[in-house]
Amino acid sequence: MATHAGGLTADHPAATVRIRSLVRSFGDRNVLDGLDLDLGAGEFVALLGRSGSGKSTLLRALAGLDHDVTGTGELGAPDPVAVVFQDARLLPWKRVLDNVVLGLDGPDPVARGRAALAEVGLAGREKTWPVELSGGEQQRVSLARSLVREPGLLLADEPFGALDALTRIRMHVLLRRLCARHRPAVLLVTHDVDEAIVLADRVVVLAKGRIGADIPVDLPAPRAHGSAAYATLRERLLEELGVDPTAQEESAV
Ligand SMILES: Nc1ncnc2c1ncn2[C@@H]1O[C@H](COP(=O)(O)OP(=O)(O)OP(=O)(O)O)[C@@H](O)[C@H]1O
Repeated sequence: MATHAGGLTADHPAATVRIRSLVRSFGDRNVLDGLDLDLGAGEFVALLGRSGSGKSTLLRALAGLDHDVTGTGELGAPDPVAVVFQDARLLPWKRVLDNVVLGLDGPDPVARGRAALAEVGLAGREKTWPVELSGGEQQRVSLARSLVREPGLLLADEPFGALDALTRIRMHVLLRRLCARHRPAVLLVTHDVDEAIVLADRVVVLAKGRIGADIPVDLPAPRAHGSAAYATLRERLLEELGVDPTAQEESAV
């Protein structure tokens, strides 16, 4: 099993996601090869790994979207699971509010949809068409569409990868606030070591089809880039990713 330097243990009663011996193969190649991972209820976990290491494959398995892949293993996830991708994937022929409430069960979906849009800072934009929104605004709609369903697990596959640096910082603040309020477990795939440190309670690194490192982020908020503890953790994560932190300035891998 994956080792946890702190916090959750493999059979922690509060684990809401429980993955054991997960194998996912394309042809005769095992992309995931006996992977174990737990997420606690409300826990925010960032998933790092080199390109092609299988991060999206793991997310798709958790989302139940891996129909083109063979596999074995135990995969327990709460219901419902929500997914946010790098592109917002809004239906262009539906207005913003209609995108948020599409297929939404339960009482008063329109009121809940409006409240969700207000939460992401888009009150008053309910009747707007997706094409009239910026990339950051479209991602806000995508977050509203996910969180209005009160998911037990939010899967995010590089959700801010296509946004400019300032918008990304604003989205980090928003996502932290939304997660503190709704408390889903979160598995966030990112290439950005700083994004992982700023957002996550725990960072896991995928290597050779398994969780190769599992590191709690014990830094006080707000997580300042300048602190010694931040720099040490950043260096450790870059090492886990096989990047020499002294050789280059970029944190994206
Ligand atoms: N549908 C598919 N058919 C065949 N091989 C696939 C398929 N999807 C993914 N793979 C392979 O599985 C491996 C893992 O892919 P995956 O997209 O999960 O990696 P990743 O870590 O998310 O990569 P990146 O960071 O570049 O997005 C890659 O080698 C990829 O080529």
